[in-house]
Amino acid sequence: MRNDALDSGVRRKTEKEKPMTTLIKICGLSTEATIDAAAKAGASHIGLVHFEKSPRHVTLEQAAKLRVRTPTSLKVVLLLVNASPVLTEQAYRAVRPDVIQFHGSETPEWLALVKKHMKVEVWKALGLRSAETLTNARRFDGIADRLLFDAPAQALPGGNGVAVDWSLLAGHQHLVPWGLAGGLDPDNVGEALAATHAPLVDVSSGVESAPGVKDMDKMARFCQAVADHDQRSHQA
Ligand SMILES: O=C(O)c1ccccc1NCC(=O)[C@H](O)[C@H](O)COP(=O)(O)O
Repeated sequence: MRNDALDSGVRRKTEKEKPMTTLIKICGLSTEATIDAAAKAGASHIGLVHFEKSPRHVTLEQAAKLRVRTPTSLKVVLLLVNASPVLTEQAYRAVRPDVIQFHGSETPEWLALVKKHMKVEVWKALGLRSAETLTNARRFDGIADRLLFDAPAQALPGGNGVAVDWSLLAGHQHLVPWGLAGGLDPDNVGEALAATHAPLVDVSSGVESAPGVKDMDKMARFCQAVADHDQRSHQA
């Protein structure tokens, strides 16, 4: 079982501080069995996608049922894409997630309103195209609890299995907690972490056997690869 991590968003390691463990979000889960497998593998977060065009879409009723039986070791992230204010509130009240991840063109002002009225952690996913994306991301500083740098929207806004250019993040001075997503899998996540030192990694396609079908063995291998990276970096 992986330890919980204190996530500051900026990697720190001193003798006094417990070495950080990388947080892991497995996204697009839709069954009790795969949620239990994610917990067993050592994930820290699971994502429930409420977006009808996605092969991972769950209704609010399904998400609510999954939420109440999710192991307490996992935080539940509800994925929304440009949801209306009415749907956003309806979804929050139905599911009561720990986090709402906004994966469309939502504004800092909208996230601030949601935070204020729903007392929920808010994440903003951003398509990482160039260094300019990182500059533009500053507008969410002080508002988003976490920025998730993902591949730019393709057929779907997210969950496309497309990697970002990790070199864009190398050495970047992150001022808020952040995470890396996009095309990660058990075989490349160690390299991605070595290149970016992301405090959280997020995966969907890379741990599936088919779109929307999570593979428990791939989930376990993904989490083990992250643990192996953390072990190597603690020994360095
Ligand atoms: O996963 C989806 O189907 C999805 C659909 C619409 C908006 C967001 C979606 N996923 C959001 C995520 O956080 C994914 O984990 C992230 O985009 C990485 O996906 P992948 O490249 O497949 O690992």
